[in-house]
Amino acid sequence: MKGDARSIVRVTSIIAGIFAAFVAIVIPLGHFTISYQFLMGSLDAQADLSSRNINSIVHDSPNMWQFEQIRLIEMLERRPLGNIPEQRRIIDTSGTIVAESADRLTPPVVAKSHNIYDAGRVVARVEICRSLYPILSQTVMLAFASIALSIIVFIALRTIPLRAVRKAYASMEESEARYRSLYESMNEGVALHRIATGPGGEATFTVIDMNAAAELILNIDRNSTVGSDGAKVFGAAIKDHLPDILSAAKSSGTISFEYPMESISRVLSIAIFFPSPGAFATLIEDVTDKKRSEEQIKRLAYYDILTGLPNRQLLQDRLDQALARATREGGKVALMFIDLDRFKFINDTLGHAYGDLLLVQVSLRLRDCLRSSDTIARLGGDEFVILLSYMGEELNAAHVAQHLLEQAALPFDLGTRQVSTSISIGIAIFPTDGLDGQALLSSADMAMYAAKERGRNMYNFFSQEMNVKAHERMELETSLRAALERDEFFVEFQPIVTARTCKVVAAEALVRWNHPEQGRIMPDSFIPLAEETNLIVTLGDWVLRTVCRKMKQWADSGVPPLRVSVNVSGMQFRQANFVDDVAKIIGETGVDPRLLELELTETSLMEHADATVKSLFRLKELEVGIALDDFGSGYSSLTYLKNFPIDRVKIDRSFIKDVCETPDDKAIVEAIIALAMSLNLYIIAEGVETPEQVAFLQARNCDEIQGFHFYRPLSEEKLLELLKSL
Ligand SMILES: Nc1nc2c(ncn2[C@@H]2O[C@@H]3COP(=O)(O)O[C@H]4[C@@H](O)[C@H](n5cnc6c(=O)[nH]c(N)nc65)O[C@@H]4COP(=O)(O)O[C@H]3[C@H]2O)c(=O)[nH]1
Repeated sequence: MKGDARSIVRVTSIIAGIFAAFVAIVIPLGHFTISYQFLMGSLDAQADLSSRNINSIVHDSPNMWQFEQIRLIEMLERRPLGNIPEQRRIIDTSGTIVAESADRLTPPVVAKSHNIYDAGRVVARVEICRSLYPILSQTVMLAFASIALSIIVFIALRTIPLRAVRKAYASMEESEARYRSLYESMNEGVALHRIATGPGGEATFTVIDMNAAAELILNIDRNSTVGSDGAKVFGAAIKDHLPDILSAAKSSGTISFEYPMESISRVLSIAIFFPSPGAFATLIEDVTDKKRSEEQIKRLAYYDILTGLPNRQLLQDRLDQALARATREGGKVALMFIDLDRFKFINDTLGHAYGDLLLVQVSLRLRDCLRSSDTIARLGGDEFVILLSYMGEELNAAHVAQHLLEQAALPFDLGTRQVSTSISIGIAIFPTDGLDGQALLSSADMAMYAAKERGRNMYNFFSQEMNVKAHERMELETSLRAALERDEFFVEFQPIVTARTCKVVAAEALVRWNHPEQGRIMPDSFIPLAEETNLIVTLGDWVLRTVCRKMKQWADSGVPPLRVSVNVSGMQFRQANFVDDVAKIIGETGVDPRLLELELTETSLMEHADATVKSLFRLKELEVGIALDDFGSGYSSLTYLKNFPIDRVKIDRSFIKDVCETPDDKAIVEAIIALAMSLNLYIIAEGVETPEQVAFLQARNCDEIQGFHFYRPLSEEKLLELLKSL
């Protein structure tokens, strides 16, 4: 740019100089020439005129005219331009001055002459002289003025265009500076390249400029890079695309691509465009973080955060692909639904942190049992799904399942604790057990439930009967909901007697369902489902309210006071407002709370022990009795037993069943009775069916007995009749 400016200055100066010189020379020269010619013309004309006048004198006296001095001089002095100094004279042929006017002239002098004739013969000539001095002095004056004018012309012609050029350059520089500051402050890197031809005729490119962002992104120094081969700077990033770049250059199109540049451990987004012929610009953006967040989003969308395994979404994709492939190639696909046995209990007793740790370890161990082509996904909670493609034989799936069971049963080291668990596996095979992913998944789920029902820690293949059973379950759930609305439930009461006197002292309220088609349905068939579907909360509330209302009616009608126990499900007990609901029911029905006893299972009390203690104490404040149901069947904890405000423990009927035959059961029952007595708790034995069992319990000082040996569950009327007959 500076070189261009210098040449513009030079050319402009030369042109201005030429013009100035022209003005300085041409004006005085022109003046002189014109004045001179005018002078000479005028002298010539006057000489001619004078010669003609003198001719008449010569003609009048051809021999004596030379002596007519006065007339001649007078004639010479007759001038049209009287005030201009002139010298006029008549010179005869011998060169003698015949007559002469008197003016003296300042040299230089110019003259013009004309002949004087006598009868066609030249006898003399008239010569008129004038000084050139006035013209010369005018010319000199004019030359000075012209020089002054030429200086002005030179200045004008040089300065005005140069000022415009300078202004244009200044605004160009300003705009360039603006663009450069923009260019330098861009977050995107920009590099400019010139396309060249290498020694072998191949296309190469040279870096001609780059901005600060490009330096930073590419981790290079621009000073040492500018002018070097672009392939060395950008590696294969641009070189690989050079043919495309060259063809795009012809059409002035743009090219963009992403390139993972390993040398700087960054992913670059590169856009190439063509600002001028033979050159191209590279717009470089560091998209490493963007790529990382995209990966992260993808991971969140398709992978489980805790275990890093594929989630339901990704499983669905892989399942669809596997099924499509199996359909095309006639292969099989096995889908395993896996659930950790008693995970909830582990989670609740050890805490969620350990629960999470266990899930991670289980996922790692299960994954280690699989081939890389298999997929293991976590659906959530403790549910995993394994997808095995191309199962030649179902036996293969059984082998894998067996291996998984064995591995999952080995203890897990959770840092400060060792935990043992097991898994239950349901297996569904494509195409026999389901034609799409959803169907296969629900078949595998049913098979897994069947494995759990069979006693956990085992695998189970799906069968059509399970489908039927599941269908029945669904129907049961629907009708269970309807039953609550249609008031199809009723309560029976099983009397409880004292072991010593066999006198009825209490009764247990047991719910039944009067199904419109199936008739009486016992609680074992619907309570588990009601617990799974949360319906137990409404049902339990109904039972408690019904029992309390009846007890109040009995009391009002003079029936002797009878303690009645009501079963409370774990889920019902865990409701935040359970104690408030009990208080409300007691308040609303007006029942004597001292006659009401709530039966809670060991397991439901063990979960969330802290909250349990609080609720139990609040129940005790209501003066409600608390019994521990099915005692001995769960994970009994003596600490809890000691800390919980319990009134009674009920020995599980599974121990009573063979108490007289099996020494183990006998020992357990004796231990439970001894323990309860030492803790000052009343003991009820349930499921007592034989006189031997009664005798055994009486001998061990058991407090109360409940069982078919004395009474089966009775309708309300029968119970009232019984009470009246006592
Ligand atoms: N074989 C045999 N069985 C005996 C004998 N004596 C009593 N039983 C049965 O043992 C069960 C005692 O109730 P549970 O252990 O609380 O076990 C109850 C309880 O866990 C649950 N249940 C019943 N009603 C309710 C209720 O209103 N709410 C809740 N949450 N659960 C209930 O259903 C379970 C089963 O109730 P039921 O079928 O009425 O069965 C009753 C009763 O009929 C005996 O000598 N031999």
